[in-house]
Amino acid sequence: MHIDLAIDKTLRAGPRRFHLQAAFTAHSDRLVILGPSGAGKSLLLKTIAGLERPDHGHIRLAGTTLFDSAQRICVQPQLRQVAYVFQDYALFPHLDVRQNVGFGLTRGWRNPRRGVRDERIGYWLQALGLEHVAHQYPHELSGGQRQRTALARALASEPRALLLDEPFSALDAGLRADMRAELDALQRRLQVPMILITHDPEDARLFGGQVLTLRDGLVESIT
Ligand SMILES: Nc1ncnc2c1ncn2[C@@H]1O[C@H](COP(=O)(O)OP(=O)(O)OP(=O)(O)O)[C@@H](O)[C@H]1O
Repeated sequence: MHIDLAIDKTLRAGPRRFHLQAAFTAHSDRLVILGPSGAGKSLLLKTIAGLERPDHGHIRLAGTTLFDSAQRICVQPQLRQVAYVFQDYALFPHLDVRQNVGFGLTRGWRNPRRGVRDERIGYWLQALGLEHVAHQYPHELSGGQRQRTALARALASEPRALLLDEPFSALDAGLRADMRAELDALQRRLQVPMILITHDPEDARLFGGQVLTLRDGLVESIT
């Protein structure tokens, strides 16, 4: 997946100011955004998803312009066909696993019914090994199951890219290694481009692909 991005974005909170000034091109189906806490990693990922709007610049993904201040283009998040998996997974607590995954298929904000039948839900439950917990609620799941539910929900929307904000941060060391391997296998199997945030160089090394290093809102390197 080709990504061409050059953006500026300033955030202000009282007297504090944070300036993200990022420009890079990448072509891998696996891009890791690496950097210390506060480097601007989430902000960068959110601008790609359309959850934050840059002040200036452009973002092009696989040949499609998602944002271009000069051309006054800013595609709405729901039309970008990118799925964003939040650090805390942001599952709906009042929906069971099946309904959470079904939410990825629905347009608009209506909750899927509890017994909703859609073979695509079954497909994603099976693909992520969630069939046996399909009727459990998020608080009844392990960390790994929660993450798989979030991934299934994201993938059900058939995005052209999956954006993952610190997918391993909530997991303990053992599970972290398992989930790295699972994500690796999932990417290979589905060939879905992934952009993944981490502050752990080990994640970047093991996940492979290109690595973009951010520091203080600036691109330090891309390899
Ligand atoms: N709404 C906001 N207003 C002002 N500053 C903000 C706002 N949101 C984030 N920031 C600041 O922007 C900077 C970048 O935040 P961001 O969440 O992108 O960092 P990060 O690299 O993802 O960090 P972490 O690894 O800790 O999640 C931080 O210094 C943060 O304090």
